[in-house]
Amino acid sequence: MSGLDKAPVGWHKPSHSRSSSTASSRHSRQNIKDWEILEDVQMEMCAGGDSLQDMALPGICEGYLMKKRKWPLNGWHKRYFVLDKGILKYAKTQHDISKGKLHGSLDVSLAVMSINKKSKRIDLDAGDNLYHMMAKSYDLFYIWVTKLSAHRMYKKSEAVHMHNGFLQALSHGGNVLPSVANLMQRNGGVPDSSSAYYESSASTLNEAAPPVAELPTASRGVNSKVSAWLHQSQDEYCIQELNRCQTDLAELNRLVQKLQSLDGSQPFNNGELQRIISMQNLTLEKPKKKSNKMWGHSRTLSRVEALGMLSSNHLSASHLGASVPSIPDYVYSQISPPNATSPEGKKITQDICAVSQKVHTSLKSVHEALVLERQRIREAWSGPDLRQATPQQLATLCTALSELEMQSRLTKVHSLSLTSDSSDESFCTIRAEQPPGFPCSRRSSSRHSSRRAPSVADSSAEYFDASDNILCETSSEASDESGLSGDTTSNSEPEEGHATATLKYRASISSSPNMPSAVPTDTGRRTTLPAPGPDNSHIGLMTILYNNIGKDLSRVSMPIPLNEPVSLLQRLCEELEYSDLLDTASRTEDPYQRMVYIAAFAISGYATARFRNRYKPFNPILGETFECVREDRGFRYISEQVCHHPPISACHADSENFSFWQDQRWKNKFWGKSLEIMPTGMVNITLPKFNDHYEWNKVVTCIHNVLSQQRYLEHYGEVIIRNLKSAVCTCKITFVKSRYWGSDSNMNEVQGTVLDQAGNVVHRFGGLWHEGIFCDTLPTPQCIWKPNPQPKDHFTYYGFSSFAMEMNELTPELKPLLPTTDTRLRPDQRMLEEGRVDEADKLKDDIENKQRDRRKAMSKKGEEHIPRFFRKTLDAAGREVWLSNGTYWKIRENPGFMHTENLDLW
Ligand SMILES: CC(C)CCC[C@@H](C)[C@H]1CC[C@H]2[C@@H]3CC=C4C[C@@H](O)CC[C@]4(C)[C@H]3CC[C@]12C
Repeated sequence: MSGLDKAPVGWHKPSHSRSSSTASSRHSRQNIKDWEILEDVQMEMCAGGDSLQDMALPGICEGYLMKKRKWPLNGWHKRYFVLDKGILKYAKTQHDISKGKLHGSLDVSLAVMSINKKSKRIDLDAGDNLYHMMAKSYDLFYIWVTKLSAHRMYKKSEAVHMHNGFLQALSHGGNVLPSVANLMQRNGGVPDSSSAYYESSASTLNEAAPPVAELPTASRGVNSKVSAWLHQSQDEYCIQELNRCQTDLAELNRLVQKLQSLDGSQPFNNGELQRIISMQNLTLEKPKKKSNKMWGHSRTLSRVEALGMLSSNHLSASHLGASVPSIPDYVYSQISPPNATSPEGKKITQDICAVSQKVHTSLKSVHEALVLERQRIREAWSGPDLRQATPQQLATLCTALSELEMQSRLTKVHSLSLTSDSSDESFCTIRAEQPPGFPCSRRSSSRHSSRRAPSVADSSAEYFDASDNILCETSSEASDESGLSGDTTSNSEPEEGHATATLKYRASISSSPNMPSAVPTDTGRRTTLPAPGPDNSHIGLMTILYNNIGKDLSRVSMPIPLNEPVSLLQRLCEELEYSDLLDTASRTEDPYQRMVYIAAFAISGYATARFRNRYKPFNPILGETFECVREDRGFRYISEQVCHHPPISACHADSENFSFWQDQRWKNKFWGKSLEIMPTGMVNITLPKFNDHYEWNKVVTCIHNVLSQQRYLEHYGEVIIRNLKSAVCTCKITFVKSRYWGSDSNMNEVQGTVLDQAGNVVHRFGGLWHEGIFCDTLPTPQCIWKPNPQPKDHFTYYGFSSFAMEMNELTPELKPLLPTTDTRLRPDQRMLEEGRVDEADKLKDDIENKQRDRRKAMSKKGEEHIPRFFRKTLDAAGREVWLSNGTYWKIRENPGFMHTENLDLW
């Protein structure tokens, strides 16, 4: 029997998504609520079993779908998709597919799949790849979802088989690679991405430690412990119980059908339908006149035919929208409304109740077993056994195991993130300060809770708590409703021919000499950090994310080895690394050329992100400040953490040639594997010499594969630079979303144009945000910016640039001049910098608690924190902005911060 007809797709909807909402936030919540995560119910059931053989390969599915455009940012275009053996590939037309002119492909089993029935949308997030698709009709939507689910299940069960072989090999102490290779062979030997996934796990294992067979005795001891552990664990029991549950569900299905047939309704059920859809090869387009037998499909289902096959009951929007959490549609649609009046019907109804009871009991005991298992893991984690194992082995083991768990867990995290509220209002829900009795008041020591696994008893409360502000994307979701407007997550795809232009720019940049830096290189500042960054590859981010779902990642308190010894206030200052571009701009008479330099500056701020994906900056404490005086660069900079909920960092820099300011807050969107950070504030530059005031937005930064060590950063979207004082020219910069299927040569591509008032292109420039920008329309075509070379040991030192290394330096001359709130005086960050990781960890706890206590005390007194050096006001466009109040440097000079009252933050 095929796995699919046992239990079809689970249309999962977490129950808390139905929590009541306030009028102001209902709109956004409504939209988010329309999204559901597709869980592969069947997958979990066959996880330990041997059902791969039972699982027939689902049929091919092909046809047109709308795909969100990568370029321009808005709208959709029609693309031809083919789903075969778990791989979804697409091209412009059917013809292109047949000629192998692919636009992209993705392994559907590695993606988190979310659907929106209302707008007929299907999103697949595979970490590297993010597809937003939309079907043209409900029937096509239904068919695609069914097909995708079937292929995912098939592919995943294939992967589970390999995983079991892998674990077996591990527990038998043998070298895993041959067994994985065998398994791959068994699966047809096609080196597809799922085997690549295992290969990568295996090679991580090999890189990190010698092959298990060659390990010294102590290590073999650890392996036998692993083996014993696996034997002791409850998974056998769970599998049995789940199998039983499955049988009961089949019985339930049978009874329901019987009940239905009593009523003489429903010609055939959803399960059957899904099985049919899954197994057939389907071409969802009307066959062309000269129908080609390219795919050798056994059957073609025209749209009309498909419609006829799916009764209106299956397809009506209301039905699609009415599924209930964790009850498969087909059961739900048939149970409801209960309609058994005859004695026989009553008997069946009673049986249904009894079987349901059994299912419930089974699930309950599985749940209990899992609680026990978690307890065991937790104890073991802090127990002596694991402490004796070498960190390397632990890291290896953790990577291997956690990667395998990732898929199912991600689905859950994703489901929560998609269904949570994102209104600003709830963003302001303060957890730690909640009155006692509120579910989240338990978090008073959230630092600890962030490091422990959530217990079942409190997990729902945690989720509830966290769900309040998981997705801060009200605006983009709201615009999404039409299903047609673009949101910030759209891919940015270049126009035809642009890739070639970038290749040319790239060649020109690499042949240009390194920029003769306008800044003297011997700054007299430190050139390295006191201690290397700690290894944090063994820290499981999953648990942390679980406990902090919904919080802005940049603000989540994490174990100190995940931090880099700079704060966000300092990170914003890093955007001034290439301030010489502003100096050049202020010397450039021609307004169009001037704009090119401003644009290069806007791009240059992103370069540092290239090497900075292993650690996160410190979250500034409310009231924390940071100053940076750079005589060599001719500017001085101040910043302050001005707001805690939402967290806002404001900064301002002045020089003879320019002023720079911005206040930044971020919204997050978690797609399951990648996390998008959407900054909302504007960046401002004034050039007094020309009375220019430039203003621009920031693009989206995406942390791909955020939970794994393959994490990398990408920026994409469009930046528009306007001069608020003159309409002579504007500038448009596109950070192109990369096309993963080609070579990675277009990774980090940037293109820009300077336009005159009439919209004509005056200048054109491009390149890569991590390699440089070339402008070929200047009187002498030239490379206008290149990032400074990284210090050679930068990998050891958090990936810092030289400028970043200088950021937290504290000299004896500077110390007495700083307010006590300056980041340089923050002791935990300093300790981390010095490599005193454990002490830093403890101190960070204390400092965060102190901040919480201070906030509590203030709110008790009804007081509000008032920033010291910035004031809130509205800009010309009516946006709330934070501007310097001009007091910092005055106080510093006279009477000096030493003689003023400063906040006591740590
Ligand atoms: C879990 C941890 C270890 C993963 C690492 C997270 C890192 C990569 C995240 C956390 C906070 C993020 C930063 C938050 C805000 C901004 C400002 C924006 O204008 C550019 C990107 C930038 C600078 C982000 C870069 C990526 C970042 C540093």
